[in-house]
Amino acid sequence: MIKCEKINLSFPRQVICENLSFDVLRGESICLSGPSGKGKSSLLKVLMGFLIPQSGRIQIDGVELNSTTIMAIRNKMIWLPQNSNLPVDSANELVDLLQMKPEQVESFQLFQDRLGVRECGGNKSFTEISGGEKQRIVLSACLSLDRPIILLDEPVSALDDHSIDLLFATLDSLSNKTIVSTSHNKKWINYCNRTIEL
Ligand SMILES: Nc1ncnc2c1ncn2[C@@H]1O[C@H](COP(=O)(O)OP(=O)(O)OP(=O)(O)O)[C@@H](O)[C@H]1O
Repeated sequence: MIKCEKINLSFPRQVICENLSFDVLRGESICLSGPSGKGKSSLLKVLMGFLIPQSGRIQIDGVELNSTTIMAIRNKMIWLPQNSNLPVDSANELVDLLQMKPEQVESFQLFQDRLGVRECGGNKSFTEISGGEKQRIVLSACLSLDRPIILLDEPVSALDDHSIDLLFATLDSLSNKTIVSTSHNKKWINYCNRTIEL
């Protein structure tokens, strides 16, 4: 379970949240929603420990997020950055970046099949595939790590309805994953159990 208590996060020119508290139960999927620039991506970064709020408390499965626990907590999570922005150019490079074990590589290929992008995998350069194909490849990689908490920043921004349906079927087949996401997509928002308005 994720517990956020009285989070205050500000940048020099913008207050992102004041005393924001919310819980996410194990197995629940929630969507952080709100207008562009409100701070949804920033909150995902707070959960990953990439951004430190000015005050507030975050607990993951009862363990407080701090400099001592951060690595153990990060190992429970996988984060899909917005626009699948990663310093890699192919599925194989993602395998290296994420230091996938052989069974995870196998699972990566399986998820590529399920999301309809197996032919975009391997050494094929990301410059030769579409934005939606790349998004599905990166989503496949995220799911293959089999972490209990999945943070998805705009996971369907480049996907058409059919690809979104394939993703829903794939996520439905996974048990007990906790998903914290951001999206402006109505289909995705409706799929989530709950939205948290920023
Ligand atoms: N490191 C930073 N330093 C200063 N300001 C930042 C930083 N990161 C983000 N911001 C600002 O914080 C605000 C929130 O950004 P964020 O990306 O979290 O919004 P968002 O709700 O995810 O937006 P979108 O829906 O457009 O993706 C923006 O105004 C952004 O310019």
